[in-house]
Amino acid sequence: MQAPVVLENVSYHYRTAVSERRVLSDISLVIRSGEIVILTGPSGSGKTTLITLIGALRAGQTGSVKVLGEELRDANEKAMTQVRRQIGYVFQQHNLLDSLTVAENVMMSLQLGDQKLSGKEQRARVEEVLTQVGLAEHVDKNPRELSGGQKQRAGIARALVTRPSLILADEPTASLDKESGRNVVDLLQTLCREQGASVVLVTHDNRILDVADRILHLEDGEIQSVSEAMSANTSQMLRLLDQHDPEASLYLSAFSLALTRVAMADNQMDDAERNAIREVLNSVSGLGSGEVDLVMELAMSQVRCRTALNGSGKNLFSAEQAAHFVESMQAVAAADGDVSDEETAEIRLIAEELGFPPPP
Ligand SMILES: Nc1ncnc2c1ncn2[C@@H]1O[C@H](COP(=O)(O)OP(=O)(O)OP(=O)(O)O)[C@@H](O)[C@H]1O
Repeated sequence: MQAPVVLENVSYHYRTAVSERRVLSDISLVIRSGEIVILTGPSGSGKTTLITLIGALRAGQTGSVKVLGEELRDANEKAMTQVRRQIGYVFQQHNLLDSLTVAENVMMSLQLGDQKLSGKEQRARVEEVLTQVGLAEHVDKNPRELSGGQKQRAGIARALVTRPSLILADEPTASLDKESGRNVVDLLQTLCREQGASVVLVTHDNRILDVADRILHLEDGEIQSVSEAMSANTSQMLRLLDQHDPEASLYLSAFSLALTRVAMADNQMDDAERNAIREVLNSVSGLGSGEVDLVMELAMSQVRCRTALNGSGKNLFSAEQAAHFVESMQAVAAADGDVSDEETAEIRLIAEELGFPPPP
């Protein structure tokens, strides 16, 4: 089965009379059937531009944008409209019409779609989807009478009533409190799983990232995986900390290593211990939760390595690996053009700890 979204080498520029700005750079991306993809990234990184390209709401310029089997690069308006009819859109501003009831708003979306349903079938479908989103009691109300969360759920009902195979959601939780935001994305996830629809969701809201099968991070118009983005952010932050406050940086590294060593002394770290470390590191460093997690992972891998070396470290490596290990240490020491006595001594010490033959 063909993936619903296939982008190849897509770039996009905004041109004004006086300037030109590249907003997307050579993006290639496949979104599989039934996959929930979250798109994150700083303000201005190109998320809305990308989602509107996928949504056939703007024409492509460079590269191929294939959505639901249709190439959109040079597509005419008729073809674009045909693709739009098969997509469910959920926006931050739910865009419900106040002159219609909730049910009529949802019905309108069904009537604009290309489905051949009788009036009775349409009413049944509208009722079913409004029940699914928990608005059965509010069908005849005016959108003005609904809370923010209820309006957003009505927006989801309107997007899902046509049973689209692709749903695009731009900041669907932006105007909601924590609990309503959570309910809205959980609902979106459940309904999409039931219908096997793919979802692309743009958000700044870190609290909802867990609904994603895959998270893509857009930075300066380029896509990075989340781990790339997180580790780049963390390294940058730790480097800054190192430059401005070397003592604090040392304190943080030593702190995370010490806490992790204690928690892993019995060879297991449970969630309670992990959370306790997270809280302490958060309070001493002021780093965000993603960065703290990465610092913890680094400390854990160091502790695992130490434990392996102290216990059964010797004979962990083959003769070939041992030789490569030593050569690599020597190459690193020589990289600055000078191998100091301290470096040679350290290489000998490490080789001894690992049970390698003494280096030449
Ligand atoms: N019509 C336009 N003309 C010129 N520049 C534009 C236009 N629309 C957007 N831009 C610029 O393109 C860049 C990317 O905008 P876009 O809205 O795609 O970013 P975004 O990641 O969705 O941002 P946000 O998170 O703030 O919504 C921004 O610098 C923006 O100022």
